[in-house]
Amino acid sequence: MIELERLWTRLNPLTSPFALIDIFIVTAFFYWLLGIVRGTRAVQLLRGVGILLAIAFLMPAIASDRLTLLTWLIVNVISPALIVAIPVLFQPELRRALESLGRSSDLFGRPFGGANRSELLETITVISRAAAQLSQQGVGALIVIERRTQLQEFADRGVILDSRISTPLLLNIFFPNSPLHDMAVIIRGNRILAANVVLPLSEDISGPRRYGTRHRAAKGITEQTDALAVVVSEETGAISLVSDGRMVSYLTETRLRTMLADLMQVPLEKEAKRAA
Ligand SMILES: Nc1ncnc2c1ncn2[C@@H]1O[C@H](COP(=O)(O)OP(=O)(O)OP(=O)(O)O)[C@@H](O)[C@H]1O
Repeated sequence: MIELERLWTRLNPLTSPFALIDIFIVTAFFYWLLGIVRGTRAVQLLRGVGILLAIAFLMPAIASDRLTLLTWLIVNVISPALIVAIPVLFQPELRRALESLGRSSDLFGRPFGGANRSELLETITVISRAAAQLSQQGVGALIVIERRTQLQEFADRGVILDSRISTPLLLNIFFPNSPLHDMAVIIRGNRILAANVVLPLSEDISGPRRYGTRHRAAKGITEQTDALAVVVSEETGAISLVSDGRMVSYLTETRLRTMLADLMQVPLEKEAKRAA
């Protein structure tokens, strides 16, 4: 009872206003951390680590005098091994977390190169149409849309185009054997910033099927930056949209358009009203 009273005194916002701020910061931290691992293979790893930690924590309390050897093994071998293993197992997630922290300055930048709504609507329509046509023709493609994080360093590794976006131009770029068909295209606002861009590959190869390098590159750039990536599979014709390293596949042109509009916060109803 005394313990409870002491806890209440420590948490009471009137006696200790910093307790609320403390709880808020810790909650926000775990929310941000869970957002980073959500939908990745780290969730399964976290579950496994959680189970081992629970056993390591409970074992000495429950059965230390009966199962001495097992308790010794857990306390002296498994627990220290976990401390070493966690940074290795969660290396991609830790890296993403630190990178996203380092990118917090992007919060104040203008997304999509400062493009306005009608320019973004044009981009969404053109990319969705091009993806559908490429899918029908069985042509592979990777289109990356810049948001707040500048992709200039990646674009500079490719061929700078800085051309107004259009469906024929995208089809032309990805046309097999054309000089720029390989690798990825980067879009900034309603312009094709660069083609033939090499992107970082994701380490995460889990998923419904084994991903090849095109899909891993799409995951890679969206894990390391806030960009969106549209992939057309040469093998299956499937259209996928990747955001934050999470991939949604088998999209139709309409579905891709709606999802892009949603993620880019461009309302589609306005356009429908104007057309009516
Ligand atoms: N680092 C990279 N960045 C951008 N694009 C890449 C990268 N590596 C490979 N690619 C593209 O991926 C193509 C190879 O795709 P691959 O077949 O390995 O992947 P996939 O995910 O199975 O795609 P698909 O379903 O289209 O076959 C290459 O021709 C190249 O255009």
